[in-house]
Amino acid sequence: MTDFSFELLGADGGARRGRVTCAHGVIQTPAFMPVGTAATVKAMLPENVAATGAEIILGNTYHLMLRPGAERIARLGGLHAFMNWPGPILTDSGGYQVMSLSELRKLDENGVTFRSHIDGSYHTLTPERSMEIQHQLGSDITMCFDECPPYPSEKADVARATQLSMRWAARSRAAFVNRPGYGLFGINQGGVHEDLREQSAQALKEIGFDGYAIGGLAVGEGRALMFSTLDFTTLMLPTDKPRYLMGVGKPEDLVGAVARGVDMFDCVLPTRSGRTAQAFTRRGPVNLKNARHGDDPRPLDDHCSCPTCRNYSRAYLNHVVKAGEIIAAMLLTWHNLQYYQDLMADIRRAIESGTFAAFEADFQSQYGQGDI
Ligand SMILES: Nc1nc2c(CCc3ccccc3)c3nc[nH]c3cc2c(=O)[nH]1
Ligand SMILES: [Zn+2]
Repeated sequence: MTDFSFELLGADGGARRGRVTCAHGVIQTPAFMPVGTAATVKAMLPENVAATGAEIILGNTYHLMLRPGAERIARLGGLHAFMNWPGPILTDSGGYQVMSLSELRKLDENGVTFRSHIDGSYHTLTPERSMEIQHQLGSDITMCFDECPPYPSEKADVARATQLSMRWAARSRAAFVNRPGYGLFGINQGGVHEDLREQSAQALKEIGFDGYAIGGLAVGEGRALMFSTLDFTTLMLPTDKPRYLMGVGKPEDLVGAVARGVDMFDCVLPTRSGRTAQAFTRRGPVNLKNARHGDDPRPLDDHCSCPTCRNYSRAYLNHVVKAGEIIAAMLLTWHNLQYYQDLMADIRRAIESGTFAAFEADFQSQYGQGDI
């Protein structure tokens, strides 16, 4: 079995071109990772997710421990077999979802105790339990158990959460089951504060991880603050390991974050938008509920090769959206995931050819134009 590895294949300014190798396959970076929270990328069959070009998908410790249960998935052969996704899977550690989804009962040095948002049952997550669950799921990339402070927060509370997360990172590392091809990522915290980000980066580098995520962002701070935080944070992280910006983001965010040295991204936007009639195009987002599409025979995006753009008109999409038909979620989700993967492929090609700056300028001039 090959070891977990990251190869830096090239760079163009701050943008990097790389390759992650893990147990279930290879991931070209910069990469966008579709979110498959409850063991499904919503409204998509796994083979169709792969057809968009996605090489790795995300799962969630929080959701899967509550339903159907990590032990049950392990008994059934692990998450790859259970959801019929043969490629790499990254799972989040659960703390972030507890804070955003459950009726939080208690957070202390040991971990978090909470009530399930599904049936009200009590559960406890600790760094050790989170590592055990991600091992039972069989994740190629396991995330450290951390606390992501809400935005805005007092700096003192961000410092408290950051220092706790670093102690939890050490406990996560100690509890992680080392296997060739399986990696553990640390999560850098510190809010928008350069000194706290530095403390966190130092602590994570001393422990040593296979990759470094940037947490604590995409929590409502806005693009300018996210970019200014990235301006100093990515430089604190090792250059020979992948950098994963959690929860990001819109197409403009991806391009700007790649320019600042980020290699991996996840966001619910393309899939969630697919279920709420929003489609991404190279000229910006389009709302298919809008009556102006009712007689429009054109495809969503005549540059797109997805089945939606090859076989359906905007008029048809407007109709099935307004009728609340299931196919609307299928077609728009597929297109949005294809759009995100095509954007990442264009970004990788631009870095390879040393034209990323021109690509970024061209993207910004086209994208903001609004739909034709
Ligand atoms: N563990 C963790 N997760 C975060 C997520 C969820 C990403 C995720 C991973 C896997 C599946 C779903 C979601 C964030 N989403 C937006 N901002 C985020 C910050 C953090 C964070 O600081 N720590
Ligand atoms: Zn399309």
